[in-house]
Amino acid sequence: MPRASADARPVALTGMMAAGKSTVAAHLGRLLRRPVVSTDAEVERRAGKPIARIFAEEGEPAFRALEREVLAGLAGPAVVDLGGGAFCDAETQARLLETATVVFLDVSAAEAARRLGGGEGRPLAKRWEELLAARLPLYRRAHHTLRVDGLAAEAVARRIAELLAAAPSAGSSASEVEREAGGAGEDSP
Ligand SMILES: Nc1ncnc2c1ncn2[C@@H]1O[C@H](COP(=O)(O)OP(=O)(O)OP(=O)(O)O)[C@@H](O)[C@H]1O
Ligand SMILES: O=C(O)C1=C[C@@H](O)[C@@H](O)[C@H](O)C1
Ligand SMILES: [Mg+2]
Repeated sequence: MPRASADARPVALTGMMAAGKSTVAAHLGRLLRRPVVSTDAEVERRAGKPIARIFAEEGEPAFRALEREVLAGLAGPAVVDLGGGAFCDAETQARLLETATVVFLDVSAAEAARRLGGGEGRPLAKRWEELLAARLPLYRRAHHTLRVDGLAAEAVARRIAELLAAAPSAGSSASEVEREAGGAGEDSP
């Protein structure tokens, strides 16, 4: 199957709850002048209720089925704000790695806990650390990894834009950009 050109390829943000996917996607969309698609928002729209109620009334499998459905219809050069578990579905992951540029926003447990507070509206928030352990090898398959602790959301978006400009065909080869909290080990442009 022919690969979409780098410019037309969606940019998909993955990572744990509170990594900042939704917040960064909004900034990145403005920066790149691309539309932003949020799988969580689209799932809620299709279900006609918030995520917490989908989980409570229909269960996680129903939520995941809706999420897969939303992602199957994804097209065009959008910035895609993925739900935290979306990239962990094998079929979705394979398709995104082939057709999109996937960026893993890597947040520490301590920073995520600060951001999550009581975890309202996030039915899986209490399982954050357990889920990270299971998901980390999957998130690491993303084309790019960006450590986000200590970076404002605008700065994360700028770094992703720089990354895309420096490696516009990232969809065909894995590369990694990491920023250690405090600036050590920086490897980005
Ligand atoms: N870089 C950042 N620095 C500080 N706070 C941030 C940053 N990015 C996001 N936040 C804050 O952290 C919280 C979670 O952010 P956000 O909702 O964007 O995460 P998410 O990855 O989309 O989570 P989820 O997977 O649950 O949808 C929000 O209150 C947001 O304002
Ligand atoms: O990490 C997860 O599994 C989730 C993250 C959120 O974005 C939502 O998709 C939902 O709360 C589940
Ligand atoms: Mg979000």
